[in-house]
Amino acid sequence: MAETRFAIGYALAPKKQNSFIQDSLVSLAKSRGIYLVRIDMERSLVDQGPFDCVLHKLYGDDWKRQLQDFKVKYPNAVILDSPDAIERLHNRISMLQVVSELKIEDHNETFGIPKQIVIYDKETLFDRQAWETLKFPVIAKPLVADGSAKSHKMALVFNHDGLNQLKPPIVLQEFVNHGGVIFKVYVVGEYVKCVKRKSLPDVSEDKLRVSEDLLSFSQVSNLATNERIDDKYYKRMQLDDTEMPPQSFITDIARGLRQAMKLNLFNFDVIRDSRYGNRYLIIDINYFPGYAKMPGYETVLTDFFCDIMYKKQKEVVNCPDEKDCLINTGLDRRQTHNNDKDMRKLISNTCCDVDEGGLPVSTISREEKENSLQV
Ligand SMILES: Nc1ncnc2c1ncn2[C@@H]1O[C@H](COP(=O)(O)OP(=O)(O)OP(=O)(O)O)[C@@H](O)[C@H]1O
Ligand SMILES: O=P(O)(O)O[C@H]1[C@H](OP(=O)(O)O)[C@@H](OP(=O)(O)O)[C@@H](O)[C@@H](O)[C@@H]1OP(=O)(O)O
Ligand SMILES: [Mg+2]
Ligand SMILES: [Mg+2]
Repeated sequence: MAETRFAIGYALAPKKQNSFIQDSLVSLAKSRGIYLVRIDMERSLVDQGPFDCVLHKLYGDDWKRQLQDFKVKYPNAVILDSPDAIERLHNRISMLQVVSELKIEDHNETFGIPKQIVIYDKETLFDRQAWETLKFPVIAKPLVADGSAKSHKMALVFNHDGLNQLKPPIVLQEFVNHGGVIFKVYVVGEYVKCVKRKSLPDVSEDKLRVSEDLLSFSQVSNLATNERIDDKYYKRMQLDDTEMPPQSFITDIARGLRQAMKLNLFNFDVIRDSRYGNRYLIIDINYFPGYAKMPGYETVLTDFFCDIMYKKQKEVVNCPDEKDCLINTGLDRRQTHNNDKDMRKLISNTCCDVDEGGLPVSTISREEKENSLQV
């Protein structure tokens, strides 16, 4: 059992709580001193805890205000992640804008986003000039990506007649043939994991001519909550032979996105443009995705929580004004601190080390972590 304890409060919708807060995660985290505590949404956040960290995926102004109030009361608690940073992902245009800002040196692969336009009203939908740069088929996606079932409802539109059935505001994105496989890249702090998922099949010119006007679908690449990505899944979906994108290329994009968005917990969907073979397109970015489907999610998430918490602890020991950094939140402090030295040793809510993008960095080795505990 770890000697230092940290309390991480989580505020998640019931479906997310069921999939993410599994016994296997809770017990592994606990064995390493991380206590995952449910935040009661019936009560106000400031009246609960104290927490060293708040982990959340909730929407709305009321929740944002609650986090702000919590931050005022506990200025040094870590909020995973900042609501302002998450907000960018609630709109499918701002979501992908960040991709165009990335600068990555790679001589063999290129990346970008599909051609797309935003349509706010019916009038513009039928104004051919507005979107003459796009070629059929296109995917119509709701502009808002707020986690509602509606925000996942898409349509593959094969011709102009199909447009009649669309309800703006929407994003129209060129459908790019990609061999029916999507790459989902999970990011947890500095950890990056790319997996393959089944996607929409390619649309040939012939199919385009004879198909219906429109095909509706929702979360085609999603898995059932209890499914994990493993060799069995790849076999069943015949994804064994699909080559992965180069790991270093994917890691560079993930790091770039993390820095630019100031987010720790997200995934992004990438497709490989069949016309080129070395061109990759980012089509979707999701905050706090279904991590439980990721291989070894318990270890990855526990490592991440520990890194963030121990890094903060180490910082306070080296912080000349550490007294100003102290707030009474962690479990240990309530239970076991005896003197000033112990207090410093156990402190968690302090000024945390951040990188250029303002993100907590988790660069400490196991040895350093151990040293930081031996004050
Ligand atoms: N531009 C595109 N070209 C080809 N296929 C696409 C494109 N955009 C989306 N798709 C397919 O449609 C699926 C759903 O699109 P998208 O990922 O944008 O929706 P979502 O509802 O936000 O998904 P998620 O469940 O990952 O949040 C993708 O997983 C992929 O299979
Ligand atoms: O349903 P899961 O837990 O797997 O997670 C899905 C998650 O739903 P949840 O957050 O409500 O759970 C979705 O979030 P919203 O857009 O709806 O906010 C979105 O991120 C999907 O991409 C996730 O699936 P994944 O891409 O990881 O397979
Ligand atoms: Mg997606
Ligand atoms: Mg999405």
